[in-house]
Amino acid sequence: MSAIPTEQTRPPEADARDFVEGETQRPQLLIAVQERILQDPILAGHFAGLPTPGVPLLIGDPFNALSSPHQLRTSHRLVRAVDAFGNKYLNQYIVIKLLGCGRYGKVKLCLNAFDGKLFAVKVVDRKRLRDRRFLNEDGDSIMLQEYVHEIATLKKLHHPNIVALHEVIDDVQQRKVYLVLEYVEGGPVMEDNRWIAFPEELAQKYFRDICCGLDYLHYHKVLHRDLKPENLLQTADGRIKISDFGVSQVFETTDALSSTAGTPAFLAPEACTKSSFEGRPVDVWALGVCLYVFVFGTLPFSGKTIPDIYHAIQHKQLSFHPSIVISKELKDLLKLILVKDPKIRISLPSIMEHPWLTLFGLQLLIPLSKSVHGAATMDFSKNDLKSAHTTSTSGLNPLSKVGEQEKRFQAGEYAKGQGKQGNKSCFMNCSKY
Ligand SMILES: Nc1ncnc2c1ncn2[C@@H]1O[C@H](COP(=O)(O)OP(=O)(O)OP(=O)(O)O)[C@@H](O)[C@H]1O
Repeated sequence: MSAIPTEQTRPPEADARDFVEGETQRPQLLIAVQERILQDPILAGHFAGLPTPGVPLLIGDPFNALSSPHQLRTSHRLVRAVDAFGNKYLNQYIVIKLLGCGRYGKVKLCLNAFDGKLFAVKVVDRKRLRDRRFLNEDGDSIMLQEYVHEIATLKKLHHPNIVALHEVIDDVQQRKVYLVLEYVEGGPVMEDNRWIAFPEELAQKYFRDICCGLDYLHYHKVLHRDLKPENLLQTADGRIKISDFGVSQVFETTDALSSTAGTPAFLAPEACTKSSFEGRPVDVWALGVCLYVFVFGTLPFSGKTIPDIYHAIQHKQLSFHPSIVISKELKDLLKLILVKDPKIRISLPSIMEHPWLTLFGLQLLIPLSKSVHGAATMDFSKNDLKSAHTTSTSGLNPLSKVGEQEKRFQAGEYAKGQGKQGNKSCFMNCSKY
């Protein structure tokens, strides 16, 4: 352990830098973190089941069987702590740095002290959910049955082109929800307002990934509802993962929607009006807008105000930038996707069979609905629903304020809400503007 700088010589900020910069150093630093937890009697008290101080910890080993990462995901304990060195903990997650801010809150890079893996933790203010179905009339935060079902669904989604939701921590007292997400190193494939057109070949590679991810979502009856380049994250090896299910909607028997969500410029024509519409074609339209932005670096339909944007989406004819030359197959695909009438708009399975995507049949993409093997359908046990999220009934308290006494957290329970029940549920279903 001599290679690890001591706590006295290493300021807390240096920890954060080491974690993100030195992939190879991470195992060593993780040992340091684990040692630090062990050495700190207050902190250690919050991590029940820690091995005896002094026992060396192996990288990747959970602290013990009781606190294996799997079981932690389903635990009902919540501890927020700050150690003597200023490192902030949220349960076993050590906050490293801010990754970015979205409409619903901040996204922080965190290190899971148990397995050394990095996660992106999205902190959502539950006030944002007011007016929705997840708060009762007194404004109390409660987890409705349908919301819990939705979280359970999202947690079961595992696909190489989908950002996995690892854990949901519900902090009732502080009115915050923490979404522990898979960390995608490359960040958004295109940054907000900094769109630079990709070469067609690269756009094609990205688009294939996005189609596979969206096909998987739709197959599992999940609508994204906010597809845009900022929600398409890039892995270190150049793959694309769809993120931000902030407005996703799980649909049971029909995918009809009656509320608009997402970002105006990516809204389908039918979603610009208030009437009800089908969800899958709306995602397909947004997919087409993303593809257009990938190859032209601009929106197909834009305007100075939101009504202008809506007007352009509904009435303006699709046109292609004269300065950027694209293949006629790509033009054909864009024309098939960006069709105003959702009834005649191309479907996602047909997009996946379009010659531009398959390179004229050389690289087939098989939609899950047509695959011989299909994909496992989702079944939910009672336990899946019960353990959908980690709840605190006592709130998160900085350890420094907790004192010597070990704070006890009761097993969380989600309250069955009295609110509107139905076979559809929205997960933070809010319009952007
Ligand atoms: N899983 C992740 N891995 C890495 N970085 C992420 C991840 N999720 C989000 N980020 C970063 O955090 C920023 C904010 O993300 P967030 O999802 O809150 O907002 P957004 O998608 O940019 O906008 P909005 O939610 O308002 O539509 C992103 O731009 C991205 O840089």
